[in-house]
Amino acid sequence: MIDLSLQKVLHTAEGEMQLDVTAKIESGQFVSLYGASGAGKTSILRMLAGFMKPDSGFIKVNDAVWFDSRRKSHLEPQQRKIGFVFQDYALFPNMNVRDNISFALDKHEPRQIVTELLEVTGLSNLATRKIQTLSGGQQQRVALARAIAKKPSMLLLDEPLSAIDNVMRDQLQYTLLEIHKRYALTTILVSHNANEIIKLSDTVIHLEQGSFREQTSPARFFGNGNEASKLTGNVISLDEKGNAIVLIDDRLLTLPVPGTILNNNDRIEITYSNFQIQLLQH
Ligand SMILES: Nc1ncnc2c1ncn2[C@@H]1O[C@H](COP(=O)(O)OP(=O)(O)OP(=O)(O)O)[C@@H](O)[C@H]1O
Repeated sequence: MIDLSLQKVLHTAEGEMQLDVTAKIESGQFVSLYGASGAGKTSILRMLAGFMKPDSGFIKVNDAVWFDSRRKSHLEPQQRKIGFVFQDYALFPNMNVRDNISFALDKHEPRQIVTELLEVTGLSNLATRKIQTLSGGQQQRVALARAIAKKPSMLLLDEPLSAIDNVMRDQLQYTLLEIHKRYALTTILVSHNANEIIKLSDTVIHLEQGSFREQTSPARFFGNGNEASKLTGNVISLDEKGNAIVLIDDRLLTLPVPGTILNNNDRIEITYSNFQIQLLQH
């Protein structure tokens, strides 16, 4: 169980923002942090990893205290059993795949975990390839393997798949879930992507401008009629019939909005209430 209460004043472009989050995360859960840009998601990961000190609060992981402002205790990052993967892979471009993964281990540690991880992440055939010759998706697999080489109990992922195309993203999501289960990790993922959160996580924690809003299941959070199920997009153009061409994520939709005054670039929100279901035969 991770029991956390974190408070910190963050300095945003608009001024000071109080981050204040209290949550409990069961061991072995896959949890997503969701919220608008600047809500404080990365800051929470950095506090968990020990790279950023909260102003007050605590982080307790099972029976261990990683941080407690009252007791003035702060465990250094290397003493926390954590693996992390960020959007930029931070690998050594001139070293090969195997050496990049081995780099996480101390000299005396056995190397068989590296062979196992190459297999789990589908990198065995690329073990001797230099990092700079790999695709973004392949590099992210190496980063993932390196993050868990030391067998952490917690895996922190900061939008690790956001720069990767959809097909590779699907495959990597599958690998992520495999790794999460196989190594009995507690995984905390920062993601903006509802699809990804629904596929991967047991629980979602919603943050708004530094404040904890709710902790619930993805189905409930993104479910029909809930706040997060609204689609938002921008008007790209208007056709002669008064329909709005709207960009939502990576899709262009034509929406009939007669009588509504819309302009290019207007931000709009769609709340859906009715689906037409069609079964596609294989
Ligand atoms: N060390 C720091 N001290 C004070 N403020 C910080 C610090 N690091 C980041 N901030 C500010 O805290 C705010 C929240 O940043 P954070 O990166 O946690 O948000 P986020 O939800 O992860 O955003 P995004 O989705 O855009 O990555 C930002 O305005 C940032 O400038």
